[in-house]
Amino acid sequence: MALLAGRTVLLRAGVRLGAEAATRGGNGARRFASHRVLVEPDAAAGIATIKLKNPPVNSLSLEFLTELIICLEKLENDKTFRGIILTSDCPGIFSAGLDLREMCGKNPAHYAEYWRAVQEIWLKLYLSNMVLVAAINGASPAGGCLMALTCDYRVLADNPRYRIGLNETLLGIIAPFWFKDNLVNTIGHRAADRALQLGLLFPPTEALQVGMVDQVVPEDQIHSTALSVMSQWLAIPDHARQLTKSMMRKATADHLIKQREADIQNFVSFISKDSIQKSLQVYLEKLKQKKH
Ligand SMILES: CCCCCCCCCCCC/C=C/CC(=O)SCCNC(=O)CCNC(=O)[C@H](O)C(C)(C)COP(=O)(O)OP(=O)(O)OC[C@H]1O[C@@H](n2cnc3c(N)ncnc32)[C@H](O)[C@@H]1OP(=O)(O)O
Repeated sequence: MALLAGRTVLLRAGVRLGAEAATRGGNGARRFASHRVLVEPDAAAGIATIKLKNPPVNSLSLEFLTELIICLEKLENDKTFRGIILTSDCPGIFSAGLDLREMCGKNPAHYAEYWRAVQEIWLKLYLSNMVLVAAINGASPAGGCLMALTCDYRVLADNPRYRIGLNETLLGIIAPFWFKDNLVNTIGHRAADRALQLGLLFPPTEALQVGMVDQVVPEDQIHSTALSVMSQWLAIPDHARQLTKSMMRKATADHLIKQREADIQNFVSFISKDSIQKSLQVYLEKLKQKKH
């Protein structure tokens, strides 16, 4: 049933899907992988585990986003799968969020193309018909947090270094309204107001308290917990769960869909400002110097 999916992917023609491969797994399910998105299918259970693999920090570059969008489309259209577990293959990092290099020193056409891909991945994840469980096995700032927020359930590994939140203000940038909407829907208006203004990154105990994640478990139990949560969600008849999900999320998604082009223009003019470029460059430089 395709209640929510079926929108067109509007992306640059000719983006390479890297060394995409489709083979048959031991259980007969198609296993497909690209350079940076690993898919481990369990056809018998109807579950695919997506492992993000864009080292060192799973930053969401245009190419990585494009591979992820294509992967999600394939899974959405394959009736074998009813659920996705979203996790990382990079030790200690779920995702560092948007790739700052895509937002620095490029031209307006590039910024527009990049932002369209960011919107698209959010819409694909947020409106997926499948059950999405995030198994957050590492740090998850900004866009990394947003990906987790699109999921139906979030399990975070219990490690104080694995902080999660929308920290955009710390970079001198602003979380767009649809990031904010997704956060408000998850933790409520007052907590989101404070978290967004202060750019808070929550360690696991606080993330659980504020409702940013649903469960915190020891790191070695993250996958088994995600599987057990998934089986609970998959016990609900698909049509009832999907219609309910649509009812809960449609207004938030429509808010962006109705003003997608204006949102792209806002992003391009904001990110092109000299002052914003300067802030992002300083932030990137600080990240690089941290090691030395
Ligand atoms: C009314 C007006 C309306 C206007 C509306 C306009 C709205 C538009 C506003 C724009 C919104 C844009 C939204 C952006 C959301 C984002 O996602 S921005 C990205 C935010 N991400 C971060 O802040 C994370 C930064 N990274 C880290 O904190 C750490 O790297 C880590 C905790 C993830 C991992 O730490 P560690 O394991 O110690 O690795 P590092 O040594 O720090 O990093 C390794 C390597 O990766 C590079 N890197 C890290 N993060 C990124 C990134 N996000 N993008 C690109 N590159 C990254 C880092 O520089 C290191 O590189 P080198 O090895 O030194 O080359």
